[in-house]
Amino acid sequence: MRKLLVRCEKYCFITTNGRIGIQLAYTDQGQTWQKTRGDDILTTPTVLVVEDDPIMGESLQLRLRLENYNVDLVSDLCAARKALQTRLYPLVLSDIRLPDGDGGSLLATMLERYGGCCPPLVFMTGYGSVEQAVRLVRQGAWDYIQKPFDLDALIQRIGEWMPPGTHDDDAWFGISPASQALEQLIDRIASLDLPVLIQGESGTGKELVAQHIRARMAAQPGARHDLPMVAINCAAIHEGLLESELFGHEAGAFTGANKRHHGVFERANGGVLFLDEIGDMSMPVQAKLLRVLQDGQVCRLGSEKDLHVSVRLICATHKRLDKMAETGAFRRDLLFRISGVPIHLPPLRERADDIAWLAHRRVQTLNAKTGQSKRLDPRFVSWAKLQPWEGNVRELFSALDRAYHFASDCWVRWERFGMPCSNPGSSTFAARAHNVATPLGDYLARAEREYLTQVMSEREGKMAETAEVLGISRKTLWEKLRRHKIAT
Ligand SMILES: Nc1ncnc2c1ncn2[C@@H]1O[C@H](COP(=O)(O)OP(=O)(O)OP(=O)(O)O)[C@@H](O)[C@H]1O
Repeated sequence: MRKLLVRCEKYCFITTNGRIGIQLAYTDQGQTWQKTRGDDILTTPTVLVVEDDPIMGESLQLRLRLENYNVDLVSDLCAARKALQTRLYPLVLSDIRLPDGDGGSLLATMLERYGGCCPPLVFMTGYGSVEQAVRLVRQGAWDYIQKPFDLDALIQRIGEWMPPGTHDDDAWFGISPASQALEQLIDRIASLDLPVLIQGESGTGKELVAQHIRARMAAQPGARHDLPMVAINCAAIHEGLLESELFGHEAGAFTGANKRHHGVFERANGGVLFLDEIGDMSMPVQAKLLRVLQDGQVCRLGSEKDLHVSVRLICATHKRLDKMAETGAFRRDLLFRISGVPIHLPPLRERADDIAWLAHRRVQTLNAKTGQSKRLDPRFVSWAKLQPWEGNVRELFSALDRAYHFASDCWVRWERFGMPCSNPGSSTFAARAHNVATPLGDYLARAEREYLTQVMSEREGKMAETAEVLGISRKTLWEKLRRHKIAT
């Protein structure tokens, strides 16, 4: 065991938002460690630990408490059976050899009690009982961890096996460092009168971010609570009609213009105008938009009267506008004008920490909609972190929705996602690369990434097995995974 706990103290306090908080401090070989938790302590999940070695059991209990879990610690099978009758645990962590039975009996008890909705049962096993643990995993246990294990590693695995705690509920975009930085940035810019340009791959949440900026603006002191936000997708509207949609027209301005039409600038006056897919706007419309932004005046088609408009402009695109500006496909002066605050949304594959959080929130949302209480298979997290998610959060959600509705018991399982990794040899992959005229180097890098992801996923993330299948050393595999930013 790595740490010797010699003293542990616990203090309660009132958090800044008036709820009960807790602080734990323990001294370990002369060094003091502290862990503070706020109001989330009130909804802490309880883990059942079945361990007959008192030192091991107590250190696990202490560490788990420091990590904001409640722990029911029992030392034999009989006590574990009793505990299982009193509550539904989100996780059971058990030694494989117990004084009055073994892991097989515990698994049988749990399967009998819960059937297809058996809570995750993870065995802690010594070298001598690994084979038995593997057999039990085949029979329905979730996983096993080999003793002696590093407590930090165990805590990380528990984070994957269990739904994220409610302390993450303050977040609205994600819990990864990148997402948290984004949330802070949005809080800061809400009060600034600067246009915002949101760039990111399709499905990364650009529109969601625009809606949150509006919500934060509306929450500013003295702001209108019903602050209008008008959104328009520039790629979805025919070039000939886009101008009229943006600036409006008078009756008779062109054939078919039977009555006056107020454009989005007028409709968003005093609020937010969201121009989605601005990278798809033609050069002539770009020129007109620039003039409106410079003058703060809009003129309906067929009219000679300028109208003063004041909007907070938020633009979004999945395209690289800087590259387009270099080739003359996007006006550089317009780019400067719209990018007062540039925001880049990283793709989901680069925000691995967000995947579990988003997935659990989605399952909660679906539960709220359907009145069911399904849970996400904890192994989903390990699987999902290996996927490329080219369609980002939209793709993740649609895969989850499918798995949710197909689940025959209360577990939303990864096997049911039906989203195998793209096969680099498949026509879809080649067609995708061909369609976008990908340079060979990029194509090969992408093929390598997808193949690595596929084999890692098939081998359930086991490095040694993956390296063997690929015919490369573990070191080379490690380097490649790092280069391709594939989470291990
Ligand atoms: N961080 C997030 N949290 C919750 N839902 C998200 C998040 N990011 C994206 N989504 C959801 O994913 C879907 C796609 O998001 P959104 O439309 O905002 O993406 P987008 O980048 O604007 O996509 P596109 O470029 O294709 O228009 C929506 O259902 C949205 O609610």
